[in-house]
Amino acid sequence: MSATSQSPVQFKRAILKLSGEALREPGSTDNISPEIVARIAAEIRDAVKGGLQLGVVVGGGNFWRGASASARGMDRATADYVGMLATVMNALAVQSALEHEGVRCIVQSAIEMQNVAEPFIRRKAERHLEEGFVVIFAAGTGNPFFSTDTTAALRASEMRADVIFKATMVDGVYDSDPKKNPDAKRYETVSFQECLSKQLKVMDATAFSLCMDNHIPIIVFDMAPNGNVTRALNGERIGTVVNGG
Ligand SMILES: Nc1ncnc2c1ncn2[C@@H]1O[C@H](COP(=O)(O)OP(=O)(O)O)[C@@H](O)[C@H]1O
Ligand SMILES: O=c1ccn([C@@H]2O[C@H](COP(=O)(O)OP(=O)(O)O)[C@@H](O)[C@H]2O)c(=O)[nH]1
Repeated sequence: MSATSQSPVQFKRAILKLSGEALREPGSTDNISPEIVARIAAEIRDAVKGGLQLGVVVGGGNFWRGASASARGMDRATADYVGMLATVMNALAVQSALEHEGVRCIVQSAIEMQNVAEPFIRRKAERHLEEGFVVIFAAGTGNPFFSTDTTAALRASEMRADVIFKATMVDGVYDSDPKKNPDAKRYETVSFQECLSKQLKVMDATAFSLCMDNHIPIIVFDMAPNGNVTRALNGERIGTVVNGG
């Protein structure tokens, strides 16, 4: 069954990409809102009840973005390592909230940090998924010059996930940036090719290309409304589907 049909789609294995920025309460000086993280954890709990195997990739934009620091004079690779470490903080917050909800989960970090997380080992991660653990992928790809969107595409490819859910602060993909153009139109579905050729910025080109090559659809949706994370993961048609068609 296609991810574009109107009836819910039952996915077996998925990657959820959580925006770092969306873990912050708008206007707050706290980088992480424990309340927002708790709400998302409860929504993930509801979504995995039916047996969905789930990997979570967390962003770090609520703390730091390497490209912005680099534009202000910092060495780009170092700035990116700071960004990757930021994602580890978010991952631990998500782990704690999931455990509070009774969800069995494990953090695997692409930068070794034995005291707080398992190292990322692909075969182990896949085993955890099969055993019903939610695996939280921290520290991005472990390499500078990449993003956590690309991490989601990479982990989805490695884990042979059916789909990537990009939970973000916009309710789908538009034909231009909706923050800059109030007349921007939202797509129900859009092809990878169109995203790349029109340079639609909701995900970076590396992430799009990897998903296109590995035939993994991406569903972009707004994580702010209550229940949206559960709805999306349970296959309700919300947001925009990016696929090969
Ligand atoms: N064509 C587009 N469609 C949707 N959003 C877009 C588009 N172009 C730029 N954006 C911007 O992309 C942002 C989401 O992408 P990003 O910053 O990568 O989010 P995240 O923090 O979830 O990784 C939105 O806030 C939106 O303003
Ligand atoms: O594989 C990766 C993933 C992330 N980052 C760094 O970590 C920051 C935070 O990730 P991202 O911007 O993707 O977070 P999000 O926008 O999803 O919150 C990025 O800006 C990069 O500096 C990186 O260098 N390599």
